[in-house]
Amino acid sequence: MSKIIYTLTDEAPRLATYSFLPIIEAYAAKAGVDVETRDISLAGRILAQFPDRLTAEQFTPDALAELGELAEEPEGNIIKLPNISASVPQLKAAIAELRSQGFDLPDYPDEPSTDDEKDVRARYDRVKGSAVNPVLRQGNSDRRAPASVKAYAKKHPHRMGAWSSDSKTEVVTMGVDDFRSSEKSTIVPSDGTVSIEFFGDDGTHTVLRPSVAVKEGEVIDATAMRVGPLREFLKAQMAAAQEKGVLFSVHLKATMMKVSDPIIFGHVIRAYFDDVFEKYGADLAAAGLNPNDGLGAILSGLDALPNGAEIRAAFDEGLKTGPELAMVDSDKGITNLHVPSDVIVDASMPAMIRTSGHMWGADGQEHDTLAVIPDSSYAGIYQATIADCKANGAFDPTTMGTVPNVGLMAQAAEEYGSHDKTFQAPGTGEIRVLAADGSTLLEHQVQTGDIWRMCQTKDAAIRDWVKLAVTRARATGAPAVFWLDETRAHDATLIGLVKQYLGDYDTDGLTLEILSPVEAIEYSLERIRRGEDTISVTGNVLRDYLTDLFPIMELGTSAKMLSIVPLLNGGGLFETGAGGSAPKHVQQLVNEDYLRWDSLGEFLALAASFEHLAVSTDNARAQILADTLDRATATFLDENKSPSRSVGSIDNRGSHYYLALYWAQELAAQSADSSLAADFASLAAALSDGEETITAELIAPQGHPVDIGGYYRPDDAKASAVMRPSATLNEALAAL
Ligand SMILES: NC(=O)C1=CN([C@@H]2O[C@H](COP(=O)(O)OP(=O)(O)OC[C@H]3O[C@@H](n4cnc5c(N)ncnc54)[C@H](OP(=O)(O)O)[C@@H]3O)[C@@H](O)[C@H]2O)C=CC1
Ligand SMILES: O=C(O)CCC(=O)C(=O)O
Ligand SMILES: [Mg+2]
Repeated sequence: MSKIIYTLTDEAPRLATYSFLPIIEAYAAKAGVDVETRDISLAGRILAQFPDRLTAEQFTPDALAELGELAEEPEGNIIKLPNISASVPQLKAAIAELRSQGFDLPDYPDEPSTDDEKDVRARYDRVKGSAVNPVLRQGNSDRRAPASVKAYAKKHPHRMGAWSSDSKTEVVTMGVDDFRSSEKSTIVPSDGTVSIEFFGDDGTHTVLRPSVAVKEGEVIDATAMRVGPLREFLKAQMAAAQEKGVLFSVHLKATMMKVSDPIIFGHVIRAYFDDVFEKYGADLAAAGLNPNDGLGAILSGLDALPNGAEIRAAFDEGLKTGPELAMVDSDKGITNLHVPSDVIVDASMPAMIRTSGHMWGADGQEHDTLAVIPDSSYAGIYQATIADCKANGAFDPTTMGTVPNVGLMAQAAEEYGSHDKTFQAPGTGEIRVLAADGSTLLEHQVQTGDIWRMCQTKDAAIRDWVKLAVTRARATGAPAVFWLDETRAHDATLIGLVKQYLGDYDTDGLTLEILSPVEAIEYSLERIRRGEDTISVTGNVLRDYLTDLFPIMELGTSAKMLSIVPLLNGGGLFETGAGGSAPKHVQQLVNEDYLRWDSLGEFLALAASFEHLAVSTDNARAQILADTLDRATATFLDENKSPSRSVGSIDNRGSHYYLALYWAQELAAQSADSSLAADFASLAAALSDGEETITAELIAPQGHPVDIGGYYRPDDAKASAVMRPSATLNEALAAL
């Protein structure tokens, strides 16, 4: 049986699916391929946690758990669209919407005390943050811009803001007392378990995590971010931003690093509003208003406090006297500090670099910024890029080379798997990782509140990653650079393993380097300016950062990336693009019935998925679908049928129509399977003859607000009607 699972997710990609999926289903059916959907949206995942509170009709299966199992099966073939990784404010908003739709969900307990509340909180915590990707990503990642996409970008370059050598924009980072500098690393000698325990100087003993399963040969690391020095660092940078007259901005990953980074975000807010917390901190804490959830959440909770108006005035005063903040939405007064998931480092730093090193100020104008990235593990790559832009000007999309990525991601590798092993030190003392025999594997001195975490990286994942790097280097002839720093504990361990595992392959004629992240980016940037390509072979965090940074510079958006995850057990996970769920695109659709989402990532993923299916199930027609879709996508790029930015021209829906047209034409023209060609000949004719009518039907409704029945859980009938306004197109597809 040939089966592809197409995921239903959130926001813009979910909306795009209402339009694109009917096309995929119709075409795939002709090759005997079933396209099934699974709902892994934030709303769907919330509902799946509460079967006991839903009626029989409301029952929602745990599709994510099912797909997690499928990702470990050889026949797994999953197309994964970007989904919301929810911060607490987003989670609460989704809960409120679902309740308004008649689902009897409990409140999110901020401070759970009873057993019942603790149970509810544990269920919500399972859907919080990056809860999807680590489950499905049972393989390493291969993200790149296909040649056709790169050629398109060179022919139709996006706008790049100019850089000036006197830009005051820079990145600042701690360098001491942070995760990078405190890190310790070791290799586990045999299968078993370890525990994480706190030993207080006062003799107290707390088991933080009784048992973590470990495998022979896996790399484990532990590290700590010292909150005292963090606070001093933040205060100093706020003063520096004010003195230099630049915007203060902070770039974290509070979604994926869902335990550590909201705490750091909370420290930024405390440091910024030092006086307010000094005076009213106890009132805020008593009301459950936690800076880790963002300034917005605090401000919206103030009305319930007797002295709320007074506290609000104090926050306003703080904003007036503090350094000017980078804004997310200057019209609405939303700052960088309002919502922990608004500014996410992987996307925010490249967007800034693309915009001349600017962010937006409260005046709605662009300004230079001090970009604060507290941990020094990876901050240096952005500073190096900025230095390069200051010295050499903006990068030129018409001539620049490309930097694809091979990322160590399988089995929740490295920091991205650390959230269930991240703790705030309950006192002053030591946190130790203990082997089952009681011996200490890793240990850190900690002070109250320090953020301590442990990471795991499985040996099988590392071996597969090295193999994938060699495969890609061989396939492309480009140099492959392992971004590893011998002066960092985890990387030093990995360097030893990489050198050993490279010995298993024929590397004759390949250029394989091991460079620190800063050296590696300097090497890659120098080459990219000469038009040369360099494969980046990185850990999980740099995978995330680089697959936004380079695509955004090269292609204008990471939506245009091919993003393949060859699963360790033989299946395939095909991610669409490398970016997010573009919440602002939903606002535009609701306000003016225009969806700017570019589904190119979906087109690329779909072709790769058909190709995988053709090989794994020996389905010749699936191969024809893959090949013709590839050619149709090339035409799509050539004809420049991506959505434009505003009302009056084709948007996401129109782009799907053109893809369907070119794909049907390719299927009709191929000669490998004449009955398939005959099936598609009449569709191709109908779509081509109907071009004027169809595009008119797609454009006519634009320019007015529409109702899709929900943000987190749209109404299928309403959203489908909005996303499929062309009767002519719908009839042609139905007739296939
Ligand atoms: N794989 C996944 O599931 C991922 C999920 N996320 C989640 O997505 C949400 C939003 O994250 P955020 O960091 O704001 O990143 P987004 O990528 O959603 O938004 C940043 C910007 O990228 C551009 N963009 C992204 N995708 C497309 C596309 N297909 N077509 C056109 N433009 C696109 C737009 O920029 P412009 O205006 O410049 O055109 C958009 O405003 C969060 O919940 C986050 O956790 C984030 C990354 C990956
Ligand atoms: O899972 C997430 O929260 C984001 C993932 C992401 O940004 C990426 O994989 O590039
Ligand atoms: Mg990312």
